Amino acid sequence: MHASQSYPAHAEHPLHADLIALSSSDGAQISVSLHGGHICSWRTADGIERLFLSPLTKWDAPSAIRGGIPVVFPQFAGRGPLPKHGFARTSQWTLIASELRANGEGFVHMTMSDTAETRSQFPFAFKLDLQANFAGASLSTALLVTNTGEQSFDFTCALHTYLAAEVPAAGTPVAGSPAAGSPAAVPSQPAILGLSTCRYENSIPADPLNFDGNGTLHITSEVDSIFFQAPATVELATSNMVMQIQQGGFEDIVVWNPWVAGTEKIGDLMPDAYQHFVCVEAATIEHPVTLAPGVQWRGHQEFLVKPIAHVD
Ligand SMILES: O=P(O)(O)OC[C@H]1O[C@@H](O)[C@H](O)[C@@H](O)[C@@H]1O
Repeated sequence: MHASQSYPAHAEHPLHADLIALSSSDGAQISVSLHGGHICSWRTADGIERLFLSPLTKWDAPSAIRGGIPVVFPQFAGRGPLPKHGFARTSQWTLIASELRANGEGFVHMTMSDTAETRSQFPFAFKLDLQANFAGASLSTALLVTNTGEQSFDFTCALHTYLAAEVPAAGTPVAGSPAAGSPAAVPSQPAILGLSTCRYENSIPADPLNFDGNGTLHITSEVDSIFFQAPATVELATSNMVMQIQQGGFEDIVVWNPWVAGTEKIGDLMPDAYQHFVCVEAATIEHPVTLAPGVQWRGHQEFLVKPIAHVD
């Protein structure tokens, strides 16, 4: 559908004018949207964009922003009666703070509460808070869910993070494959370390996950998998960086790349978009959280980019 369009270099495609941009004292930056309480862009202090954001994003409600860090609440995917991934990502949020802290970090805090519209789908009183701290090569995000009503409720949720990662096109000989030439001449696929011992559910049963003998998951075809009771730390390795990803509060991790056929089915992605991101989502799916009145739940996901020369 969009075959005549080429994918703009990420640094070149303009962010929407309504985004709120803020910087840390060392020059790291994020941009957020109150549509969805959404982190749309994160640049480390070296100026490199670390999140994928589709240039075909529709910025208006009722669409969700395609890329960045969508907030999934109170339902993950189609696992319940609500619209896919719930309503938080398409709701209007309010800015509580957007500031440079005394320690030099940038800090942003957005919130949303139940409305007549959310209560028509999910008849509970709640408050969500999305907070982010960033500086240098790191970003910390936290989702807080507070039960502000008088009845308990259950929810599933995720921070559906689209990490910018160059993925060789389908059919390209990649490092380590028999068709590859000299190692220097061929690209390497993104790989995720740390998930090999997890029980998982693979939504693409015809296409088994590509774990190598060392337990590293290579992104070489469509991946849409939930890893249950995931470890607190995993790593995403690409040809030019290693990103350490930590989480707490969230029990599960989802890895998603729609590859060629999946991308074609998504109207706000260009045909080659699968070559530009891997989603590593901090999620709670298998065991919904039951939140009693007055109680708050907190889940968090943190990212630290390590220069390739400093990989442990
Ligand atoms: O297109 P959406 O609604 O943003 O969902 C994108 C993807 O989100 C992932 O979390 C799911 O595991 C995938 O199955 C889904 O396709």
